[in-house]
Amino acid sequence: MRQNLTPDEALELLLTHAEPITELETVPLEAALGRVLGADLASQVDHPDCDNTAVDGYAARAADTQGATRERPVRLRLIGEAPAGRPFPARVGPGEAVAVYTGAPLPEGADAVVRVEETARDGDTVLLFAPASPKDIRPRAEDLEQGQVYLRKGEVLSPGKVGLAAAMGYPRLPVVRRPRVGLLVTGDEVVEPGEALPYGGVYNANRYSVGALVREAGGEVVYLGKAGDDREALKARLAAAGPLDLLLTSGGVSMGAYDLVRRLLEEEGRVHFWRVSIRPGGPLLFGEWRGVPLLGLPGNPVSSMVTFFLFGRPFLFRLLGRVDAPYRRVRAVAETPFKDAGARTAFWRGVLEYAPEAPGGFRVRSVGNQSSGVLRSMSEANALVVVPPGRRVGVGEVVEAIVLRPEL
Ligand SMILES: Nc1nc2c(c(=O)[nH]1)N[C@H]1C(S)=C(S)[C@@H](COP(=O)(O)OP(=O)(O)OC[C@H]3O[C@@H](n4cnc5c(N)ncnc54)[C@H](O)[C@@H]3O)O[C@H]1N2
Ligand code: MOO
Repeated sequence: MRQNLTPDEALELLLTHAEPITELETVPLEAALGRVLGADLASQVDHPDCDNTAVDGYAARAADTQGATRERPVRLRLIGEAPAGRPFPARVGPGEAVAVYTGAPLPEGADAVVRVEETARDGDTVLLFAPASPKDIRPRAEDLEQGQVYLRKGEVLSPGKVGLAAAMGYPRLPVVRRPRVGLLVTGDEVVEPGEALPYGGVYNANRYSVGALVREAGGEVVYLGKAGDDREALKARLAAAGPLDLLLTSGGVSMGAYDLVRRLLEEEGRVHFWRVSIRPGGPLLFGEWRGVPLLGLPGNPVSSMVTFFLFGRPFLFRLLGRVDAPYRRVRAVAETPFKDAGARTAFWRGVLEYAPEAPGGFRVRSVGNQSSGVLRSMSEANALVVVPPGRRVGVGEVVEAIVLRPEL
């Protein structure tokens, strides 16, 4: 077992135990948002599939319309119309025009379009006040070329990518199976919201906060319930879990006599590392239980969320084969001081705001109370300010911040 790792060492070691999931599922487009694409996708079609018009107007031969102005309109003979999806059945000859509507295939023989605003109708005659131009034609395959790969394995399906997959002709998409993440809480004092709170009790916040972070990172939560501070109960819960890709526990990893997750792994499983030089979350544990990687999150509500975000989230990204980074880092100007955490790296909760005039383009202030028991701070924070060992940050200094909330 290794102890007192730096955050970078801990993350590196952790990721060596993350085996990317190879099983794929097929989901309909409506269910694809946020899923990770399991294969490269090539377009099944050209889009557009033929030259078409980008405007409502008239298609004609450019050569016939040269020099047209309001004072000296060019007159063409209207021979029919082509709404979108209904190609014009004949050829446009010299001196002729066809009424076209946005998206309609360009009629054969025509090589230019004039916008309807630049025209007037006089029975079967169209008056053009400007020359027809090829600029308003969208060439075949301008967007997508059949056989070209536009979406790649490991990409997360955003609204734009779901739309693109539809445009390429796919009704269903191959996606990576969601990692099954077991979540177990420990502590005799922990009770479910809705129950009466006994003296010294605390509502089970970690089940819901960490569970939400797991889902946000693309995992599926398998809640394993609460094990009291009792080893046999804990083992029974773990045994009932079914197949899992990652086990998370909350609590029971620090120094107390009741810190049973750590002892259980030490005696009957494996511990890869225990304790990382960070605040909050120093007692973080990583090991293995019956072949399943186990991340033992410290029980303090802030610590369990922060350590999941910094370590559990990158682990899930690796399992999912995601090609995007698990979090974004920005530079920001400190609006409040941030204290040091001695020889540890601090990840203090901050409120980050867009500030185009500031170096880095952001400013950040502390949420105030940085105690690991103050969960209010996580509800307010949208970033973690990184303070390297032994360094404190004064007002006006530039710091690095990890973005917690995707909407920022
Ligand atoms: N002598 C030492 N004591 C402690 C140390 C240390 O180094 N030496 N480290 C402290 C740090 S840092 C942390 S973090 C905690 C971590 O302790 P555990 O992981 O063993 O967690 P617990 O003791 O079980 O709980 C800590 C705290 O969090 C509350 N909690 C637990 N589970 C939940 C939950 N599901 N929902 C809401 N709140 C929860 C629990 O009631 C405790 O107040 O250890 C320090 N001690
Ligand atoms: O580091 Mo503990 O995680 O402060 O509360």
